[in-house]
Amino acid sequence: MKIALLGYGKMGRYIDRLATEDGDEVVLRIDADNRDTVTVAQLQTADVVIEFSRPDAAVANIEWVLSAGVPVVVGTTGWLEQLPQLTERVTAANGALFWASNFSIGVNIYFSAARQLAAALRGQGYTATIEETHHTEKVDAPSGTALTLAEVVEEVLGHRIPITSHREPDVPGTHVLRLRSPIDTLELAHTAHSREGFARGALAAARWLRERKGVYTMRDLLGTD
Ligand SMILES: NC(=O)C1=CN([C@@H]2O[C@H](COP(=O)(O)OP(=O)(O)OC[C@H]3O[C@@H](n4cnc5c(N)ncnc54)[C@H](OP(=O)(O)O)[C@@H]3O)[C@@H](O)[C@H]2O)C=CC1
Ligand SMILES: O=C(O)C1=N[C@H](C(=O)O)C[C@H](O)C1
Repeated sequence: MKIALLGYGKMGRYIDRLATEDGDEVVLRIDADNRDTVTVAQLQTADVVIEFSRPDAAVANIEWVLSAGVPVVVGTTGWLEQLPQLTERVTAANGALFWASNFSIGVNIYFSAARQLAAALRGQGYTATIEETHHTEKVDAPSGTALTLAEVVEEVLGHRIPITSHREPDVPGTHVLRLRSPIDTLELAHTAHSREGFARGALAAARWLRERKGVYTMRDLLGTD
């Protein structure tokens, strides 16, 4: 698979290393410095673009890749309120977009477990809260994963879930869901030990998306609820 990396920071570099080990070819490495020099024709040399940049750059980047007619896998967080317009754009262009606030298999199973736990406790007097911790270079808060987790649990419990964000050096990503009643507290946590799960998931999504059209996320790839 020929891959263009759009965003070449912590995630772009990690994916580059794993892709090369897997026998894929990285044909373009794009960051803020060279973004304006890359042409649509160059983008079209890739089978798929993997986008991990910045919240304020993601939408323009996605539109750019769609205009080139190349499938795009997006890991950047902090732009999801614009997913409805982008979905229309993908449909109109007969394009392919795969997005996920978190590409790791563990987190996506964690979302299912959170849904089940919340459903089991519904009506029993429990109130949910979420806490997330990430490295200090992270520019968005709350994390995309915490927002997805909140959405999953809010669908079940029907009340808004407060999220607390912490920033500490070198933390790849930790999320804790707490369900508290006057009697006891249940906690469901996911701790990433490195960025490997995110990078492997993004590469799996790229392979899966190559021959498809439409808008997809990890539920489609993994078949989770
Ligand atoms: N979905 C998931 O599983 C995961 C999502 N993320 C998300 O991915 C995003 C990136 O994370 P991370 O790699 O850690 O961030 P970094 O800050 O390490 O890297 C960001 C990269 O984007 C580049 N960039 C900035 N502006 C543009 C632009 N307009 N076009 C192209 N590239 C640009 C930067 O270039 P320069 O260095 O020149 O400024 C840099 O190479 C974040 O939103 C983060 O939350 C992170 C991990 C997992
Ligand atoms: O910025 C990060 O690093 C991460 N961002 C994603 C998020 O906002 O949830 C995924 C992961 O937690 C790491």
